[in-house]
Amino acid sequence: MNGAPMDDGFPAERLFNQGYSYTYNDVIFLPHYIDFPTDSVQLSTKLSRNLNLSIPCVSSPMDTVTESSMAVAMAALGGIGIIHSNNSPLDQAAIIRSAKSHRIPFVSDVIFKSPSDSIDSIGEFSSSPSCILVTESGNRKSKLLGVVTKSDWEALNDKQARVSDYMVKSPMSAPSDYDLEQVAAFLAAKNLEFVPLVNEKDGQVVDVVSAADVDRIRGFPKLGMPSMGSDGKFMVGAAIGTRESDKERLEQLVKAGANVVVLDSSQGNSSYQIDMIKYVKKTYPELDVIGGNVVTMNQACNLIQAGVDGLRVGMGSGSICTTQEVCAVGRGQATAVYKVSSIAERSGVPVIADGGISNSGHIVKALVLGASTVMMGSFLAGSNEAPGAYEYQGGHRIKKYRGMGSLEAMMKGSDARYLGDTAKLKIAQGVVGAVADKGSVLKFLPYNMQAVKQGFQDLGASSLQSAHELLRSSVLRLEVRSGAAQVEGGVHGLVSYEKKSF
Ligand SMILES: NC(=O)C1=CN([C@@H]2O[C@H](COP(=O)(O)OP(=O)(O)OC[C@H]3O[C@@H](n4cnc5c(N)ncnc54)[C@H](O)[C@@H]3O)[C@@H](O)[C@H]2O)C=CC1
Ligand SMILES: O=c1[nH]c(=O)c2[nH+]cn([C@@H]3O[C@H](COP(=O)(O)O)[C@@H](O)[C@H]3O)c2[nH]1
Ligand SMILES: [K+]
Repeated sequence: MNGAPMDDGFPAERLFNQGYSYTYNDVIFLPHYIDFPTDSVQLSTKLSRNLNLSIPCVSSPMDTVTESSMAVAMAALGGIGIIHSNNSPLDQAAIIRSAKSHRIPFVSDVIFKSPSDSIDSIGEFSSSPSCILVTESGNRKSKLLGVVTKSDWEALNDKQARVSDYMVKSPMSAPSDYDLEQVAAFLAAKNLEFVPLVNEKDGQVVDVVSAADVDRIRGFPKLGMPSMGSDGKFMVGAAIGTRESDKERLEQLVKAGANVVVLDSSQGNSSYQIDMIKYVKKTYPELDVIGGNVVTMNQACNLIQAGVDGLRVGMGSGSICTTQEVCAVGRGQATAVYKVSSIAERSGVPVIADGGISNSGHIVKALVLGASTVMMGSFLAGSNEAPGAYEYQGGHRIKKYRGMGSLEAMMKGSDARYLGDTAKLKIAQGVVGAVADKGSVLKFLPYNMQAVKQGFQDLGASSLQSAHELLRSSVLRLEVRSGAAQVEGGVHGLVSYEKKSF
């Protein structure tokens, strides 16, 4: 049909200026025109002014989400992990160093002994691969002398014997900068079941990789290029606060090689944060600094003027957040992402849509509404790579997931924030909970990215840039879903069903 386009649906500008705070579930995009295949959709993006990612995924700086394993997996997939700061600066720096010492998306629980130690019980062995490494000092920071496998120990008559009496001496090791294929080739050539990876510069053991690990990782779907920093190592981010003591913390993190720093506040539009942004940019001009959290254009403007390289958007939208209930402040996440992105875009500042992501559709919505990346807590918690051990609750295999503003998390590390000075009474703005076992992020994130590509294809957007252009030019149309429309959009009317996404 010729003539003017028919006025169907709402342009974003009209929809988000009606005085309602919309969440991702409230809104729905109208499909557009497809003239390219799903696989040609490009999800490469910017985390901040100077850092590029090949997938738009960031893991939250939370102590039940991002430590070394998660940061390694996220970088290997082309995203990035932000290490939480609910620990001492030295511990946080050690996590960054550990993540950066890896080249393959795998971090095992390596167990060390010194030659004079004995092994008291079978429980002392790590689960995979079942071995204990023997080094001069009994930790990873000294020369590798030997290895004891679980079966060697089981066959032992005198269980009290010193490990030096029965360990396999001078085990073969591979350089820690080997990538997955090099480790695989090494294991195959030497006919080994596992190999310790040793840093050739300082002799430290970085990891132990087994042939089974290699097979498992090879079986995961492949994504784009891993996120590598200018140091040639995995890109890793770190959270800090806005207190005077955070300046010392930052120094440790920079020394450990952090590629980007996130100022981690629920309400980022403060004199404390503005001073910290200026301090970071002045002291470490090469380091990108992400400010937040913000949900309004005014908040965003202040931080942009102070010099942020990225903005983190979301207040109270997180799955464990109670900020909106406790403080009556925040914004529906779809509205917040749209509003902040529309102002940040003018200054070339990428936006991270933080919190409230519980399916691939939410990722599509966040990105199309203007964000450059999504930050996820609960979506990634419960994975193999999240910190903590699996437990059983009501017959379900779960991992703990808690808000950083929960009483429990505050008691652990962020006390200075709440107890150290002015605030004498602790008020929780988050809860402690659990999420179901999700398996490895190396497996489920690639599937979710494929789903996101399909969403982009339906919208006729072949990249994030193209989606943002379609939105701003009002070509892309949206509507608000009524309660009934939301029910209709979900699974309904069935006696029972099984939801398997991939
Ligand atoms: N995205 C969200 O909706 C929310 C996130 N959170 C998470 O919980 C954790 C704690 O967040 P916040 O409570 O906002 O931490 P915060 O450290 O930014 O603020 C805690 C308190 O310390 C004050 N403060 C900060 N810097 C100061 C300075 N230099 N001098 C004096 N006072 C200062 C703040 O004004 C606030 O009252 C973070 O990990 C955050 O991401 C918490 C609530 C909501
Ligand atoms: O109100 C809050 N109280 C808390 O205790 C808390 N801890 C984390 N966060 C924020 O929630 C985001 C993760 O949200 P999701 O689980 O929905 O991905 C995170 O990325 C944070 O922005 C909190 N918000
Ligand atoms: K919430």
